[in-house]
Parts: sequence; C-alpha cells; structure tokens
Amino acid sequence: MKQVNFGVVVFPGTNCDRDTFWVLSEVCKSKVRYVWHTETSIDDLDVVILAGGFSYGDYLRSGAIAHYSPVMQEVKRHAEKGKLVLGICNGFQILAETHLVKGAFLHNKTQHFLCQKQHLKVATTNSPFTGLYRSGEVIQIPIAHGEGNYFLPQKDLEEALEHDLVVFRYCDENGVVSQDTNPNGSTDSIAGILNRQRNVLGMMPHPERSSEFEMGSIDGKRIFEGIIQWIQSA
Ligand SMILES: NC(=O)CC[C@H](N)C(=O)O
Repeated sequence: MKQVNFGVVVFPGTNCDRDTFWVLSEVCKSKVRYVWHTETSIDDLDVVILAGGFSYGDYLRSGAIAHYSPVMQEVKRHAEKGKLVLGICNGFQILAETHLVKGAFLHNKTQHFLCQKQHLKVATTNSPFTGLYRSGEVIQIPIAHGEGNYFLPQKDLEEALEHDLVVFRYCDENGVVSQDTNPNGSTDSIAGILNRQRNVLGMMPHPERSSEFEMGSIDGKRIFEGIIQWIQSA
C-alpha cells in the first residue's frame, strides 16, 4: 500500500497545525511533517495542508501576508503538478489570496467572530477529498472565524455551479440551505470549494476538530481518510 506523505504548513500565527498533525499521525496513522513557511523544497509531499489560525495576525486581510511567504511558490508548483492541497479556514483564506481557488473573504455578516458547531450539506462527492461522503449528506464540522464571509463574483459562481466545484454548503440539522442557515453571509452558502482542476480544496470548517469521538463528531475525519484512499487507489 502506498504511503501517503502529508505536510502541514506553519506560518507565524498558525494555530491549528498541531491538531491537524495529530489527526493525521495518531488518528489516520499517516506520515506527516511540518513545513515551515520559509521552506522551498516540498517535493517529498503528496498532500499539502494549510492549517487554520491567524497567520501574521490577520493583518491587512486574513491570509494576505502569508501568501507572500516563500513556501507559497512551492505550494503553487505542487498544485500545478496536480498534487493535492487542502486549505482549512485561514488556509482557505490564504488559498484565495494566492488565487489557487477563486473568491475573497469579507468579515462575517454579523461582524462577530463565530465559534460554533456547524451543519454542512455535502454538495459533491466528485473530488479527491470527498469520496467517503454521500451526495446530499448532512454532516457536522465546527467553524471558528471572523472573516469567513466568502465572496464569489457572479461569473465565478456560475462557473462553480456548472463544473460542480462547490463541495460543502452551510445548512441546518435538516439540511436546509438558506440565508437563515448561512452563518457568515457567504455567497450561495458556500463553505468549501474546489479549483477547476479539482485538486485544491478550500474549506472554512475545521475537519481536524471533528475527527475523534471525544470532539463530538467524527465527520471531519472522512476528508483525511478520503484523501488517503484516493491516493492509494489512484
Ligand atoms: N480558525 C481560523 O483559521 C481563523 C481564521 C481567520 N483568521 C479568521 O478569523 O477569519
């Protein structure tokens, strides 16, 4: 069985790197190493994870400064080769700043930081990240962000819908997707989206915080397990 090599990128201010590392190494029993933001050699990695947190203190805009870090040139090259990149929360914001996924982030519609359990509706299982979910399934993965209001211009939204790029939408426990069940004001309630090549996923919810029973949900674990299965069966 092919061993899958994960890298968790650490910027100054990243704070979900250890949780992500733990889930990959202890829960999923995978090989994982930290990648410092100044690193310029990541050829050994199959999957790069941009973990959540407050890179560079969220100064200017979340992710805006991290995108100039040397490692991001390598992450771009990694993605161009068709290898997998997963950006979680601040990682999603960095992916957007780097244009590895479309869109941009605004402050939550409430102007408050949100830290809560969150229901999501799985919009597509057609990706290297979501093969272990059922289409339309309602899952629970927590959110924790201040700048999570994902904005996608109309033409990019049309492209995303046409090519089935939306992966998760915010919903309630019954799977209802509406403005009332959209916690932060994101366009079309989007909580996770792929790039056009489907090898880069940005998502606001934190799957590393819902990967063990003690955390109240194990729905996030299937993302990491799905990645491993997808690479091993490729
Ligand atoms: N948990 C996180 O990654 C925080 C995301 C981001 N810095 C925000 O508050 O919007």
